[in-house]
Amino acid sequence: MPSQGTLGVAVVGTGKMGADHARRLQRVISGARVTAVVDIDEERAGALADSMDGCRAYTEPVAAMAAQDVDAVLIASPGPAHEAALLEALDRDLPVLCEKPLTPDAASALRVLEAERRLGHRRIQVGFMRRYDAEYMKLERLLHSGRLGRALMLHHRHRNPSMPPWFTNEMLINDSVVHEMDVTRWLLDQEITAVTVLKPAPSSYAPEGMDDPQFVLFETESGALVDVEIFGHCGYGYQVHAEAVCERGTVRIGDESGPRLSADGRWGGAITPDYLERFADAYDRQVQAWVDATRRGEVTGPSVWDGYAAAAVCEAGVAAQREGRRVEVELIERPAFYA
Ligand SMILES: NC(=O)C1=CN([C@@H]2O[C@H](COP(=O)(O)OP(=O)(O)OC[C@H]3O[C@@H](n4cnc5c(N)ncnc54)[C@H](O)[C@@H]3O)[C@@H](O)[C@H]2O)C=CC1
Ligand SMILES: O=C1[C@@H](O)[C@H](O)[C@@H](O)[C@H](O)[C@H]1O
Repeated sequence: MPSQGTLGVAVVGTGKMGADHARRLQRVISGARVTAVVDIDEERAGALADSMDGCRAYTEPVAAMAAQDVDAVLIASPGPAHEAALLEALDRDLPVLCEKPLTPDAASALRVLEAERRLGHRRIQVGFMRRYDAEYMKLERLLHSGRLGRALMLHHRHRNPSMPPWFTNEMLINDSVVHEMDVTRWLLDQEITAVTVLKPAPSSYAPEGMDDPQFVLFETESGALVDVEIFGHCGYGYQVHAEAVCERGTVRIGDESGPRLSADGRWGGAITPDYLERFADAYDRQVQAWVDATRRGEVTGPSVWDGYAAAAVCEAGVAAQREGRRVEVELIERPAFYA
């Protein structure tokens, strides 16, 4: 039940995304306020709490979730820490917005799925924010309108200027391509059945041990083919493009949409430096939709099933990347609970 008419939110993880979501909850969207922040780094949590009135810092998610003024939880700790926080929130029947990935592998995602089913109602939304991006939303509506006929292929490009030093080869799949796994399932309204990963000769800017860029191929239930270029160190900016090739037309999103300057015999525009800028509106829309639904007592948006299905595709993707072969995706039958 929201306290003082607004939703009291505990933000778990106060790094790059957690701090940005806390700012958004406090200053950008309506109907919520941050009443708790949690981080194993006490100093970091304390500094963020000090910047917001009525917010307390904790080092344990359990302690924050037990607080009287916490009605809901936003999880933005690293993927391997999600399962414990999710299970704790489900035990307390608290609504959750959990940053992607739901969990880092299919077995742990299944444990969360089973716990939510045992609870008997949905409580968790997964932070696949591209579903809230204006361009992706238009693409989804167009594909589902049937106007262009059946989608035959999707081409995705996902370029980051650079990755943090601790980023691994597997994370290019689990942390980055996981977004394309989710939007592919959502845009085509079907599951991904197999994954193949091809690797060109790496960029000389790729860190030691990382094959960068990579070319990832998905097969889907209807026989559509989907390719993803994932480039972690393109050096020049953050770009996310998608193009759908359909029976009666093609549609492409993600071309830079900011002001296009024509001057001095040239034309052009800026490229966003990072996902925080490129997807700023999508994060705002996602968090506002979560707060609104939660205050109505509903759960909308990407579900634990979506998080589990993406985790299963990631697992196949990482095996395909490691073993250099096509790997089929193993999924349990979709429970009616997530129909
Ligand atoms: N939707 C999107 O576009 C993006 C999503 N993410 C996701 O957001 C999450 C966080 O990523 P970043 O903010 O980039 O990481 P980060 O490393 O900047 O921050 C993570 C924070 O969590 C804290 N932490 C670690 N274990 C914890 C635990 N057990 N309990 C509480 N706090 C803990 C760390 O001390 C750190 O302050 C990840 O799941 C990541 O995949 C990250 C970037 C973009
Ligand atoms: O989720 C994200 C990061 O974790 C990931 O590292 C980036 O590649 C993605 O573009 C971003 O949206």
